Amino acid sequence: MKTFDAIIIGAGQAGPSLAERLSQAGQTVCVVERKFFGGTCVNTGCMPTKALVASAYAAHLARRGADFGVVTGDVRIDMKAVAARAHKVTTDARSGVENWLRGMKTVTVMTGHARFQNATTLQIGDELISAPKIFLNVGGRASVPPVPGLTDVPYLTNSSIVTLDRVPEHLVILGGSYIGLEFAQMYRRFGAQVTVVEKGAHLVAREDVDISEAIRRILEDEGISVRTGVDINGVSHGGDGITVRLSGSEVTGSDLLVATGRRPNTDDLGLDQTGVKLDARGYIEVGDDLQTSVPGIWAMGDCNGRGAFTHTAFNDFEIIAANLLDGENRKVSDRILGYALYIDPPLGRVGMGEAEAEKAGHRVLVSTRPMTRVGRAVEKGETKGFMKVVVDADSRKILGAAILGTGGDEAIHGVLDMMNAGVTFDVLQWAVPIHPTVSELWPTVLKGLKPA
Ligand SMILES: Cc1cc2nc3c(=O)[nH]c(=O)nc-3n(C[C@H](O)[C@H](O)[C@H](O)COP(=O)(O)OP(=O)(O)OC[C@H]3O[C@@H](n4cnc5c(N)ncnc54)[C@H](O)[C@@H]3O)c2cc1C
Ligand SMILES: NC(=O)c1ccc[n+]([C@@H]2O[C@H](COP(=O)([O-])OP(=O)(O)OC[C@H]3O[C@@H](n4cnc5c(N)ncnc54)[C@H](O)[C@@H]3O)[C@@H](O)[C@H]2O)c1
Repeated sequence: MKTFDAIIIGAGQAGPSLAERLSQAGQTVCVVERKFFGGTCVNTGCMPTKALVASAYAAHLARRGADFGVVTGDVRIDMKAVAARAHKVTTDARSGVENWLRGMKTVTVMTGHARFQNATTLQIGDELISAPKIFLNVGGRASVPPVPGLTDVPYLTNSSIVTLDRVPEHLVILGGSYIGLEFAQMYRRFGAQVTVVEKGAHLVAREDVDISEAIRRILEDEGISVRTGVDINGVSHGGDGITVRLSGSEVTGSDLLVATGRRPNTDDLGLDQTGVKLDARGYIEVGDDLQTSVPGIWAMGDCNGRGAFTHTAFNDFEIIAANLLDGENRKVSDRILGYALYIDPPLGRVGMGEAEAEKAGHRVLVSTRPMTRVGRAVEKGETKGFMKVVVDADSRKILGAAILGTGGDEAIHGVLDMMNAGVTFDVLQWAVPIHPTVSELWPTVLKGLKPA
């Protein structure tokens, strides 16, 4: 048995950075990865999808050439080249993570599936390794809903669709949230017919209804068919393709993408040998310092259910490193959540939505502004969407904001930083932002605050 000061299971978005910090502190570390270095984000998530989104945007802009006085010919998609570009973005990053890890002094890299034997010992193939500190960064995978017939048809998930080098004739997508909508718009722009089937009443259900309805209009304007509030009764495969049976109707496509959420990779870790507690959905229960129910075992990233983004996984690493190595007392509950949905225009979000703020009991002030009244958007010819801010009338603190609009993924950070600074909205109202930008409208939007 080999022993180390620390073992990290999974080379996702938190593990490698933690390995580097522990190594710099002189500790011996073993990092175990069973598949691709870099995990979901690098291999089947953010990086390939955002590379594909970039190709789809280029196609869209090329088709709109005349709007800008640019003469283009027939726009065609070379899907093999599109896929090769995304693949290179992924493989460059993947090998970057692996080389980085292998170059760390005092870090041993093992490949294979790790499984607990007890709370301090893991088995990888025929080898046993042990450490007093174990960090789990095992991530998650696509969850497949129990729809009758689904497992008998050839469906795609995020893992298989990112390597597709052909354009489906008609892509039917189960699930109208992040994954479903990013692929829906991208494949529509690559030339596929696309139908999104969402069982909930609204797309991206966690957003305010005005945002979700605006997203729906943006997608429908591009020719994407959106079906919400439908029961999915079954799936079958025949000569015409794959048929999804809905309440009262059906839709048949050439390909089916399942984008109905994720599940944590905690079912095959041997956690029952450790006493580490899981919640009802299989996520590892952690305290505010990310330690599990067993002292000496921590869980970071998607597997702990406290975040589902690359930046939340990375922040988990930062919290653990700060507390263990820098004498700090950082907490997950102090995190203000921001995120973006990478359709075009993107949705940049931070904090609470209006409905969530009201539900939480705040006396809410709200202001919105359409992108048609944002100079930067008009100049760029990208005027879909709107900006929205939600403020607490009593404390004058910003509770949350959204920009569904061009540059929204970047411009939201002005508000995100204000919220982290803990200041009232007056500070942002008196800032002097750069012209012409989307961000420059925040002081104006704040002047329009009214009771919700
Ligand atoms: C299609 C898609 C698009 C996304 N886009 C974005 C985006 O734009 N922005 C964003 O912030 N987030 C995005 N996400 C979410 C983001 O990818 C995840 O939140 C992030 O990757 C989580 O990182 P992690 O470190 O928790 O786990 P992961 O990155 O999943 O890494 C876990 C690693 O652990 C390994 N592993 C698991 N079990 C074992 C075991 N027993 N032994 C050894 N190794 C093991 C796995 O092989 C994997 O490499 C996207 C996700 C998907 C699916
Ligand atoms: N831009 C980003 O940051 C980004 C992009 C992609 C994915 N992600 C991450 O990946 C995670 C998973 O994304 P996701 O979109 O798969 O999941 P999600 O949990 O956000 O949404 C799943 C959707 O599928 C619907 N659904 C569930 N069962 C269904 C069924 N049988 N038929 C039809 N619809 C059904 C749900 O109502 C829900 O709207 C997210 O939590 C997110 O954190 C992030």
